[in-house]
Amino acid sequence: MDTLLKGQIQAKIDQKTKPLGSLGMLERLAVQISGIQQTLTPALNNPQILVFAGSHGIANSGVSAYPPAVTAQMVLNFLQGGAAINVLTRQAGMALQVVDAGVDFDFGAAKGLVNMKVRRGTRNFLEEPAMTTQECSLCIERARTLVQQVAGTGCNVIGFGEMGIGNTSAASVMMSKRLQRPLADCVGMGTGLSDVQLAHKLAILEQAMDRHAAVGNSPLEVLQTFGGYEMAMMAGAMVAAGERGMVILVDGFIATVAYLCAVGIAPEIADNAIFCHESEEKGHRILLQYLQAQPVLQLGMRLGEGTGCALAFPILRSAVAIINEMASFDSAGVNQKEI
Ligand SMILES: Cc1cc2ncn([C@H]3O[C@H](COP(=O)(O)O)[C@@H](O)[C@H]3O)c2cc1C
Ligand SMILES: O=C(O)c1cccnc1
Repeated sequence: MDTLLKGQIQAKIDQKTKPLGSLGMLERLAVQISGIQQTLTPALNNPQILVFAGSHGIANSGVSAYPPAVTAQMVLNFLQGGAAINVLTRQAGMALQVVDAGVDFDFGAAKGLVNMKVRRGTRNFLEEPAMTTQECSLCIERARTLVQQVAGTGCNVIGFGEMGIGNTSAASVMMSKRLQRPLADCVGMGTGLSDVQLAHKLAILEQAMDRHAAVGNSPLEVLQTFGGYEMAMMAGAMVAAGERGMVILVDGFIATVAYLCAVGIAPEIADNAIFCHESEEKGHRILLQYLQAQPVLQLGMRLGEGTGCALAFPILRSAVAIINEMASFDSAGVNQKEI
C-alpha cells in the first residue's frame, strides 16, 4: 500500500473518539480495506459468497468419512437454501452463488448455479495427475470470466468457499508440496475420521506423494497434479479478484491452500486477502502461521462452504462503519490524550 495513504488512513482512525488502538482488529481491518480501495471512505458493496464445487478422484480411496456422492447432494442442498452457508449468508446479507467447477452430476440449469463444469470429477491422483494442464488453465480462464461477471453486479468483496468430498486430502498434499513440510503436519480429520481412518488417509497420501515425487512445486504443477477443479477455479478467481482491487475473503483450510497457489501466481494479491477464521483442520494453523495471517475468528469450525467468510463479514462491515461514521476528537469536542 502507498505509505502516504496508509499514514492518512491510520491518522483518521487515531482521531476517532476512543483510546488509541482500542478497537484492535477492527482498526487493522479498516486500514486494510481502505488500503485495498485506496480511499479514506471505504465501502463494501454487494458482497457475494462463491461456493466452488468439484468431485475428486481421490475420494474413491477411502480418505473421507463421507461418500463421494455427497458433493452433488450438497450442491442440490445449496440450491434449495438448506445448507449452513445458506443460513449464514442470509444472516450476513450476502448473495450466494454456487459454481459447478467439476461435479460428477448433471444439474441442468438452476437458479443460483453457475455451470463452469470442466469435467465430471478429477482423476485419482493416487494413479495419475488429477487434471491435465489444459483443464487447469481452463479453470483459471473460466474463473476470470466469472469474476468479471460478479464485478459487473457492483460487488467489490467476494467470499471464497468450496464443496468437494476428498478435498482436505488434495489440500493437504498441496500444502505439503508447496511448503516442503512433512505430510503429517498437513493431514487432518477432514469430515471426521477415526484414528485408524486417519492413519489410512496419511498412508494413501504418502503413497500419492511418492508417486509424483518428480513433479515440481510451482502453484500450477501442484494444482494440476493434486488439486480439484473447484480449487483451481477458486485460485484463479482469487487472482482475478485481487487484480480488480476487490476484497478477497479466505475461508478455511481448503480455501487457504487455494490462496497459497493464487498468491504464488500473483504475489501482489496478498494485500487484498482477509483470513476469516482459523479452522480446526490440523494443517490450517500451520498454514496461517506460514502466511503470517491473523484470522478474524476462531470458532472451532471445520466445515468449509465459505461459512467463515459469512461469519466474519459483519465484523468487516463494522470496521468500515467505524472509519466512516465515528466522530473525531475535534468534531465531537472531546479532549485528546495528555501523555
Ligand atoms: C454433509 C457435508 C457437508 C459439507 N460441507 C462442507 N464439507 C466439507 O467437507 C469436505 C472435505 O472433507 P473430506 O476431505 O473429509 O471429504 C468438503 O466437501 C468440505 O467442503 C462438507 C462435508 C459433508 C459430509
Ligand atoms: O477448514 C476447512 O475448510 C474444512 C475442514 C474440514 C472439512 N472441510 C473443510
